[in-house]
Amino acid sequence: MENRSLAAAAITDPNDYGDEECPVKEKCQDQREALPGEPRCVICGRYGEYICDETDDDICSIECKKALLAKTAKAQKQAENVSDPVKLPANDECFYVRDDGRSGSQYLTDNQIETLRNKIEIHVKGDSVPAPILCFSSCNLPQKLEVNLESAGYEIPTPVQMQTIPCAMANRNVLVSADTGSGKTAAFLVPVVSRCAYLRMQNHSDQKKPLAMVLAPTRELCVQVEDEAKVLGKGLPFKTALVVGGDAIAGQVYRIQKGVELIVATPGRLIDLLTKYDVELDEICVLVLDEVDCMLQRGFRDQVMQIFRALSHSQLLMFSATISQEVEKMASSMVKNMIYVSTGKPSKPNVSVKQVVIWVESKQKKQKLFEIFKSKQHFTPPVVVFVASRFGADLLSEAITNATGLKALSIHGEKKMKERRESLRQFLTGEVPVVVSTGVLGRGVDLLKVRQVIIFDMPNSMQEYVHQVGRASRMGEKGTAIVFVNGEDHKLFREFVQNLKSAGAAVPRELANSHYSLSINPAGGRHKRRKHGS
Ligand SMILES: Nc1ncnc2c1ncn2[C@@H]1O[C@H](COP(=O)(O)OP(=O)(O)OP(=O)(O)O)[C@@H](O)[C@H]1O
Repeated sequence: MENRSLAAAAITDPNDYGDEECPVKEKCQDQREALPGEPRCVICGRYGEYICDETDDDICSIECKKALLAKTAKAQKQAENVSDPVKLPANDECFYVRDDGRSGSQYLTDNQIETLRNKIEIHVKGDSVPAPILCFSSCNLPQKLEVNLESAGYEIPTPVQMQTIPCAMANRNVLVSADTGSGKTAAFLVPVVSRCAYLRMQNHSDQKKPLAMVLAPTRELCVQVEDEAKVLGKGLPFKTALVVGGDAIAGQVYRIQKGVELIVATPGRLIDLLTKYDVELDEICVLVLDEVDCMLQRGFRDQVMQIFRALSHSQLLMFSATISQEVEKMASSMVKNMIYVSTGKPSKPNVSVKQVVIWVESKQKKQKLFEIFKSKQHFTPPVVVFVASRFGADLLSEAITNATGLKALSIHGEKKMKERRESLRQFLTGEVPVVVSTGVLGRGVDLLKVRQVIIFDMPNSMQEYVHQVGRASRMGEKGTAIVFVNGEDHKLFREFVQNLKSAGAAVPRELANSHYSLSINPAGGRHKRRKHGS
């Protein structure tokens, strides 16, 4: 049985991380509960401190390992008694069924492929773009991965997965723009898991240097990506390491050195780790930049480029819901022969989220928020409130509890990772109905049950706005974003009003009449006059 990490094995207080190693837990009752984002024992759900060598599953103790091995042996026996699975016939719903011999998308004509893309709103740019798939089973994935997809409830690929997976599997560099909540994570994890697993299956050497890397801007997002990677890679030669700030670095290095296929990291901590420890990255063959527009912005860009240059021979997959022309240019300058895939309405708020914009002066914002929370009609927990500052998040969460009696917590970058995980756990399990967050939860995080967000402070850009609004809907489910706006946000007015109008959302009178908004009017706009010098 392999220790998950030195640091994790050193727990003395069940809720604390220390530095020394302690013996393997015999009984599962000796193990502590898992914190959100931590591996869970596949038998009892407690903290999965160890990895079962035989099955690669997370396990908490020797007792649960025995139970797991007994269960696996039984399942194997049953499987041996079952005859070959029936092959699905090709039909309209799924005409790329594997094993059919002539069912692959390579048998569609260019016109048919074009029609298919138009139908599911997929747009592509680039040379020799592979055709979209309609079934996961058409891309020659490891059998176990197909089973894992099915167990996760991923019956058919979403549009972004349909087009991105075959491109990535063909070893192409890809830039992908697709709505929030449309399944971009699996669009890169499916090819990553598949490639890593096949490489390991072909090469039986003991050396297990990492093969793939995902970089993302926040710890929460990395935790989530790693969790999904584990679900998809279960039972395959596919291990992961999480490299984020706030957790003990020694444990992260130990895990990598034991041999992993995928590293999921925030750029800052990864560079910190690489400068202090000897980790070989020469076998990394896929680099994923999730939230690529954010990763190529000032603040992250230098670190990301440093890592990219070190891995410049690897395939590059880049994803976001908001990709500007500038990002597209930067991305295409980084790699040759890139494919650009976009689905849905790029860089626009998700159409499934109703945007309700309220003009409210800064001094009245709190009062307005409390009114919403006290109204049965308007308050639909769990709710995320987005604010501009860490201090503001702390103050507002306290004020909400004092004024409304609702439990509210804050999440932001200054809090310890342990505290952030615990707050998120309480929120996701429904113990706490309100979370006040800075941008930390704005991007990428899959807050499954959240159907309402309140944008208390407008973010600095419409891109961040699109991501924050997107937290209120997953996979096309209906949600609401209540947005407070006032004159202080005037820099965004032009773009904001355009966005609201194209979404059919009501524009408050003050916003519509502001001269900052009116400048979009080509007839009377100050921008237009100045530009043409009339
Ligand atoms: N093929 C699929 N079938 C069913 N559910 C899916 C499928 N692909 C993804 N999902 C689910 O859809 C939800 C949204 O996926 P994901 O978090 O990857 O979205 P995203 O596009 O990365 O969003 P964001 O831009 O907000 O990060 C997740 O809960 C995920 O489990």
